[in-house]
Amino acid sequence: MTQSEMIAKKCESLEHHVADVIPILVEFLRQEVEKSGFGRVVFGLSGGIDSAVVAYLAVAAFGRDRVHPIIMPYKTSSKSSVADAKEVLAALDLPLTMVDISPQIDTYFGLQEDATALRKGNKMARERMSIIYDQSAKLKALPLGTSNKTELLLGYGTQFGDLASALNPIGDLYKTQIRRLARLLSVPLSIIEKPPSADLWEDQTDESDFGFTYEEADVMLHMLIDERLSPEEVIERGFEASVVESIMRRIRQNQFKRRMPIIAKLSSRTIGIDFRYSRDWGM
Ligand SMILES: Nc1ncnc2c1ncn2[C@@H]1O[C@H](COP(=O)(O)OP(=O)(O)OC[C@H]2O[C@@H]([n+]3cccc(C(=O)O)c3)[C@H](O)[C@@H]2O)[C@@H](O)[C@H]1O
Ligand SMILES: Nc1ncnc2c1ncn2[C@@H]1O[C@H](COP(=O)(O)OP(=O)(O)OP(=O)(O)O)[C@@H](O)[C@H]1O
Ligand SMILES: [Mg+2]
Repeated sequence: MTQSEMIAKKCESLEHHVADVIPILVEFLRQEVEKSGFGRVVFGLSGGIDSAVVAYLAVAAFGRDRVHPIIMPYKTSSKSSVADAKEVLAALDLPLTMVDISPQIDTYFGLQEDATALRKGNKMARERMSIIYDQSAKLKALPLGTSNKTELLLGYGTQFGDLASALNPIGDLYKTQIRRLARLLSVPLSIIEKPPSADLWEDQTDESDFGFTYEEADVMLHMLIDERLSPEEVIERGFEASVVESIMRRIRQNQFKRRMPIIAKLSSRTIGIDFRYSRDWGM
């Protein structure tokens, strides 16, 4: 079997696992929001597939009156992204809330003239997080995360930006599984089929940033993380060494984004080290 045949076959099997997840994710949202004492949810709606899927799940869990998506374009954001986000609102009969983040981003970078596109993009992601958390306090709505398992493992997101949330219904699903889920939820096809993009600068796409496709990433991540194969075993099975190594490098380099800040241990009960289980806070 060629590498592309192996990838297609494994992707098909990954997608099969999504068949029954909708009721599980809807129940997860209901239970966790209730436990937190909130009755509403808030999140950024970009026009991309991940936040669209979260919007559909949230409406299934809470109904349209308790779901608060916010569209937050920067002046260089793709116009079609905003149009796609509005299409989700129309399909779910949700009201439009739009906050243009250009003024505050431009004010800050007016004083930081040499800033790279990456610095600007990370600041935009953190600005959106800051707005979501402010709206959370205003609306008494819990912030939902929209990062999928592929992004979380590869560290493809801004720490304390788009990676920040209270609850994430899709963080254990790979991108190829999100596509299947989106079809099951009847997300508009144009959103499912367009190339994924962080849209932090013009013409950015996830797959050109990675240098490999989501199908390749998901199949190799599944073998490395879920099946717990070593990189050497994955390469022995016929997968390209340079891609396996690049994926491993990203997993390693970005572990800091998947954990709490490290606290210097001085006592016998250090938060994050010895204080980690629900019994520790009396539950
Ligand atoms: N070992 C370590 N332990 C703790 N913190 C560490 C650290 N190494 C760096 N840091 C800190 O983290 C910073 C780097 O991480 P971070 O600021 O998150 O940003 P960074 O990893 O440099 O870049 C974010 C990446 O995610 C992509 N992205 C961002 C936002 C949204 C999306 C999307 O798909 O929508 C994608 C973006 O295109 C870029 O490739 C450093 O500047 C430093 O402050
Ligand atoms: N213009 C925007 N308005 C509102 N939220 C945004 C905007 N851009 C990014 N976000 C938030 O940041 C998250 C991360 O973006 P990301 O690109 O990973 O997801 P997506 O756009 O939903 O899907 P895709 O990865 O397919 O583009 C989005 O899901 C959304 O919550
Ligand atoms: Mg996007």
